Amino acid sequence: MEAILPDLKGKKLIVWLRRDLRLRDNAAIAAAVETGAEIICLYVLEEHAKLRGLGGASLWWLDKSLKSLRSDVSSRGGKLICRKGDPGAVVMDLVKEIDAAGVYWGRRYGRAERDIDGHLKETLANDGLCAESFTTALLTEPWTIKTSSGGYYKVFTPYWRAVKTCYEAPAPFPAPEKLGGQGIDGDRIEDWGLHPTDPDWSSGFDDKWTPGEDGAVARLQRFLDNGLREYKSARNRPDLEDGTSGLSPHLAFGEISPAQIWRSVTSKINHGFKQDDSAWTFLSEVVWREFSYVLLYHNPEMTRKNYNDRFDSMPWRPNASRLERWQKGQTGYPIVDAGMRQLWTTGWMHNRVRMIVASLLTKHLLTPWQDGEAWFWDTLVDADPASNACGWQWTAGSGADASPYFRVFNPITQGQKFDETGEYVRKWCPELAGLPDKHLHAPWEADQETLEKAGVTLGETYPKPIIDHSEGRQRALEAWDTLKKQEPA
Ligand SMILES: Cc1cc2nc3c(=O)[nH]c(=O)nc-3n(C[C@H](O)[C@H](O)[C@H](O)COP(=O)(O)OP(=O)(O)OC[C@H]3O[C@@H](n4cnc5c(N)ncnc54)[C@H](O)[C@@H]3O)c2cc1C
Repeated sequence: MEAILPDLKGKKLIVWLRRDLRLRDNAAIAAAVETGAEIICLYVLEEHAKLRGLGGASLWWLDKSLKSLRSDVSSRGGKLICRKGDPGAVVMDLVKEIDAAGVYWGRRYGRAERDIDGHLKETLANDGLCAESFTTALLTEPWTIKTSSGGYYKVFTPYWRAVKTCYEAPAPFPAPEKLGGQGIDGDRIEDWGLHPTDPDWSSGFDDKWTPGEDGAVARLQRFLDNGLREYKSARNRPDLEDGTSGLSPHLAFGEISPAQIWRSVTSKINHGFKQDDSAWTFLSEVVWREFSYVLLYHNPEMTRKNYNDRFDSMPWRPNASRLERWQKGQTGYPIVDAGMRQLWTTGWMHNRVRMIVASLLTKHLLTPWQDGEAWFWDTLVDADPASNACGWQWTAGSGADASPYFRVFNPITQGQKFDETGEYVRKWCPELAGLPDKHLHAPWEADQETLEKAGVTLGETYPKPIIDHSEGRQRALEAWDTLKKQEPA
């Protein structure tokens, strides 16, 4: 426990849940239980000029996740109170309405969120009420692990080494046995209209996802049973169902804690799991998420601004119709189009393919990374302020520890290497399914007879490439050269 907890028996205490929509292993809830107070779980659909609204796919997820949480709370005798509005005002209104002794919550790390929470803490303290915050979304707070010179890590590998050496997961926080809140008014989640309607593009989401805490725990178990062993080699294969864990949306909404994952995986390692290399590789990916939060915490502007400000003078060439072709999966590069369609249909895209599509957009098409980030924000069920900004800036070359700008992914060889059998492209671009493997990732190189046999007419049934690969690569390198020329001597 991080704070000295007061005795609040006979009183009411609010736990404001945000991106930690779970009852198990939730430090804020466990601490609230320790006080002896009646616990009221609150969720606020925040309306605040400085907060970035959730994207459509995230709202789809939130709808289901809250319904699942509502049922978990009610199975413990309580009621999840859902309200909408300015977060500080909504919380303070509820505090007054039920005469609560205070509010506990799990920390968040964006600038606007920290300002809102800091202000609320002050208001509560001024009223003589308790306000405590806890680590619920990360393994460690972004300010705790420092370099030998006392700064924060800007390079992943030494950060990962430091976490691996010094992090020890605390014992799991017990889930509450009993919760309160009956008789308090709240909104019906159904009335918030979070499920998309215009259009409802979410029908493919149901097949893939089970939002909520039970769904998260089940997905972790499935991955431990089926995916962890081969993770190191399979994690780059978009065609495999269990090549990666699929835990990202559950983590993004805090339906499972990274500590729960850490404990489960290290326990396997400690019990002689033979493929410990794979297990550590998996944990290192979980720590990429932590690293993104370290960067976001210390550079709150990086969701919109270049981490490396040399990129401020990048000669981007924004172009609405090219952006739209990319968004719709109509670039003429099969691996890119497969990824963009997977994203639209399922709300998720494989990490390898995210890098390929982001590279095509920011390098071949010289589109500002912010345009791609915004599309991902709207369409990913795992849209996360830290990981999304870092992923885009890493690929674009403007981020910390970024992929060098001159490393332009080749969408043809990337497809051939990571979707060797073509299963992924055939699934998401069925109009190409009849092409032989040899031509699947570069249909324009097939001769007329092969195309005809496969029922492919370039420019009609499937687009011609949006830009020639060599030309796109050359343009990107020339743009990069203009930045190099501005480099101080
Ligand atoms: C352009 C771009 C945008 C991205 N946007 C997001 C985003 O909005 N939200 C998001 O969660 N991830 C994002 N990522 C990172 C990564 O693609 C996803 O976390 C991963 O694909 C999720 O699938 P998984 O859960 O099966 O991952 P696994 O391989 O099973 O990894 C386990 C967990 O580790 C974390 N993780 C893995 N890779 C990364 C990474 N590169 N960076 C940060 N965390 C990672 C995730 O929480 C993931 O659930 C982005 C990557 C790129 C290149």
